[in-house]
Amino acid sequence: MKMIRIENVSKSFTLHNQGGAVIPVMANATFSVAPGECVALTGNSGAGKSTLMRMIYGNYLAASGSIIVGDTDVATAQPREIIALRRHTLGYVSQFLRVVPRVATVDVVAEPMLAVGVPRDAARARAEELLARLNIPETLWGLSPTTFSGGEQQRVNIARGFAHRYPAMLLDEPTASLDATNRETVLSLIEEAKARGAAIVGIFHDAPARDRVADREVDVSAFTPRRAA
Ligand SMILES: Nc1ncnc2c1ncn2[C@@H]1O[C@H](COP(=O)(O)OP(=O)(O)OP(=O)(O)O)[C@@H](O)[C@H]1O
Repeated sequence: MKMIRIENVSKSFTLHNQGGAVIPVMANATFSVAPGECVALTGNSGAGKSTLMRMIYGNYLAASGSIIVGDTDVATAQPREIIALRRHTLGYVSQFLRVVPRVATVDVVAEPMLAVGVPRDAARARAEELLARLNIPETLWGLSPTTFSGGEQQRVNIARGFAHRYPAMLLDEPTASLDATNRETVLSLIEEAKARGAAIVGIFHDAPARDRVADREVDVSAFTPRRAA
């Protein structure tokens, strides 16, 4: 059983402000990820790692091919199916928090759990446990993260990303710019997610982190189309 299956995915960008030039960036991308497995996307800058992650999350539309996550084909799904997929099945941890003004940090972290029906007390307890593990001082839990430092916001974002136990996760440089202690915590969170059966696709410029958590590497430059001269 595969949790994530990418088959023959192609993508090109149309530059409407440059005469409608069409730039093919990916052709026939194919790989899959089993529950409990972590696949690291590698390849040079510009190879298409971020583009592939955005297509899996449904932010970019694939030109062709299929992107199966659980029982949804993201390549052809309706917007409401994508919303349901993101709520229940597919988590995404980027490097940056999209701060919602005036919402307390503990509620920012608890929100994905409340959205899937976790009782408020249990959601708060797990939110607090994650904030503590990521060394966010308790004095900050009741405040909005709007004014937090860059590193604090990043750690709140990671706590939020790991709060609901998603069966599939996308990680975009989850350890970038963390200190050694917090980096270690994030690597443990990834290992715990794998141990409970999460299928993970990640971009890790931190090579030792990648070697530790990734079971396999997929070199995205193998999917770079031959460009017409
Ligand atoms: N929105 C867009 N419009 C036009 N071209 C784009 C767009 N997004 C990405 N590209 C192009 O697609 C190619 C792949 O970019 P992408 O960001 O996926 O690479 P990457 O492997 O993630 O690189 P990096 O390691 O530098 O982050 C690049 O040539 C880039 O210019």
